[in-house]
Amino acid sequence: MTPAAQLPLPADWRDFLALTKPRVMSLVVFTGLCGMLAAPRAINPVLGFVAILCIAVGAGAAGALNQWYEADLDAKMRRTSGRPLPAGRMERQSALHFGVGLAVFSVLLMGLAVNYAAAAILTVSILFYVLVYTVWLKRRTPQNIVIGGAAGAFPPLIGWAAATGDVALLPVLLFALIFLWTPPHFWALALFVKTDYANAGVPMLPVVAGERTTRHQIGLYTIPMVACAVAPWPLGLTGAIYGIVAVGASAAFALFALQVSTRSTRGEDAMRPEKRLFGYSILYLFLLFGALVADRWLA
Ligand code: HEM
Ligand SMILES: CC(C)=CCC/C(C)=C/CC/C(C)=C/COP(=O)(O)OP(=O)(O)O
Repeated sequence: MTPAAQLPLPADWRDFLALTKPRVMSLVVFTGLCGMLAAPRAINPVLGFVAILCIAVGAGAAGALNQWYEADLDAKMRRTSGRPLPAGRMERQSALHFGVGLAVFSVLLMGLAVNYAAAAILTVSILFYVLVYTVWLKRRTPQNIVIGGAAGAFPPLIGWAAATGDVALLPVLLFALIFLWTPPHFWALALFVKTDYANAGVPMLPVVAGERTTRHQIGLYTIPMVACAVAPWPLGLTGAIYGIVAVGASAAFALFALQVSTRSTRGEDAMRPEKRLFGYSILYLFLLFGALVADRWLA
């Protein structure tokens, strides 16, 4: 071993933060917080803060373990090659210890300070993202994100369970909404970073089944997703504030998804429909979950 190889890699706090995928985590935390605030029983604010911290730390742990496991893949894709592991700024061992440490900390704290139901669902989401999505499905099947995407749909259930110790129809519908939202969210992005996935040998739908099928599937998933988004209103689980925002925001989503699914040619312009749909997919969840809380607290 050369002396240079023995030097510790220069990872700093920014690299550890990057391991937690903070931007994705922001929406995970927001949906968890809104699930908690939409629950019929108000949680003690300190416990509520602890629960949200646990969701954030648990999601960060999952992100770190995902990057620990797939540093080889990340190195092959332009979008991910600058991450701390593929860029050679951090030892793999450090990422593993960091991820396991955060996961254990978040689940134990949730169980001891909040309740066992929330801790159990948090455990399932971390395991789902790391084992089911990252280790098992991602490199094997284009259905990887459909099944594995369930991991990211759990936070509203966790937030609700933190407040009530239980689950109910509304958070289950919110789970179904994010579950059905994930394919249009991700496949819209996959359409414009397709070559990255092809180069890395990841069997994402546009790589394996082609653009036409992917566009068609985006349209298909949008229909039940919109139904789940709007359903809480006619079912009497929310009021008109949520209902009106859900109808309006879902109509826009359906329009963008229609533009993606009917597009037959490819272009390089910045506003390709899939780029618009991907960007809007993130705003859409922020709008819906924000409206849910406004409806509960202002109506
Ligand atoms: C298996 C399911 C999912 C897959 C494969 C997926 C994939 C991706 C990818 C590849 C990006 C690109 C940007 C990046 O590298 O940060 C992204 C962005 C993003 N995703 Fe997802 N996603 C999934 C589910 C979710 C869920 C459940 C949420 C939250 C509820 C979410 C929230 C976001 C957000 C907020 C961004 C934008 C981040 C930024 O500004 O860069 N995603 N997603
Ligand atoms: C509460 C809790 C534990 C939630 C964790 C689940 C979570 C963060 C889900 C989001 C899913 C996600 C970021 C997928 C990214 O796909 P990828 O890993 O294939 O993306 P990449 O190509 O950018 O690495």
